[in-house]
Amino acid sequence: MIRIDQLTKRIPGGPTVLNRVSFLAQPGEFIAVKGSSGSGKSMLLRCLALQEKWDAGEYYVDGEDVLKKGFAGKLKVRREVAYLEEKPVLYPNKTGLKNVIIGSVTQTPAWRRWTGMVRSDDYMGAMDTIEKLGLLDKAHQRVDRMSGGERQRIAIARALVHGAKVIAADEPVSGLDPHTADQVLGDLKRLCKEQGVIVIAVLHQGDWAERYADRIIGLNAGQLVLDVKGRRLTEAEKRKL
Ligand SMILES: Nc1ncnc2c1ncn2[C@@H]1O[C@H](COP(=O)(O)OP(=O)(O)OP(=O)(O)O)[C@@H](O)[C@H]1O
Repeated sequence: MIRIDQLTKRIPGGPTVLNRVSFLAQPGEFIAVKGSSGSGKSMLLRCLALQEKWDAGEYYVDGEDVLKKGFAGKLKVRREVAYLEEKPVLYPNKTGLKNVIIGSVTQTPAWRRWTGMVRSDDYMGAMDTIEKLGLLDKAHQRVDRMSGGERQRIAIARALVHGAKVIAADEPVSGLDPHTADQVLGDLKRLCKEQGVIVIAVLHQGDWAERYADRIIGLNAGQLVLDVKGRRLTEAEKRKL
């Protein structure tokens, strides 16, 4: 479970972009984040993944006080709370499988990224997850020859293989055609239920949030103005965003 209490983020010399945001997320929950441009959606995800410093607030992952941890403890949280960018940063000239095994800068020690050394259990674990995401036939293809949806799913597999308990996905389906977007969100939802992973995804456009999320939270000018079950939002709720 994760608990965010009164998260506040200020831009030095600038505005407060997140103002006392609080919510809980349970294992296996799919939470969509909505809010207009500039409302703080990406900043919220980046704060959860410790990509940004918190100015105030408390943050607990499985009961552990994250902000009181030292460097190594925070690095572990950055593996457990994987931040997926809109266009995932992958090694373009390596295969999907290599990307999943090697991981990102925060996921794998530098020597393993440089040597590319693969243990047989790493190989089996990666292939298993790639298969669950329906990409077995693409495992040995270079990622720069993959579609946007395939790259998204490789990034999801990579996060899971490296122990993600929370996937914080920033606009994971923006720019994808509706069929591919359905595949990516369907995979995320299934993994969330099967593996108890928490998914927090920015899904402002269209009706993706209403269709896939267990819960929808909404931001307006950095404040949490909505926290409801995943369902069609009323006109009054939409006006708050
Ligand atoms: N590094 C930064 N320096 C200054 N302002 C920033 C910085 N990062 C974010 N902001 C400001 O914080 C606010 C929230 O930004 P954020 O990227 O979280 O918005 P968003 O809701 O994700 O928007 P969009 O839907 O357009 O991506 C914006 O007003 C943005 O200009």
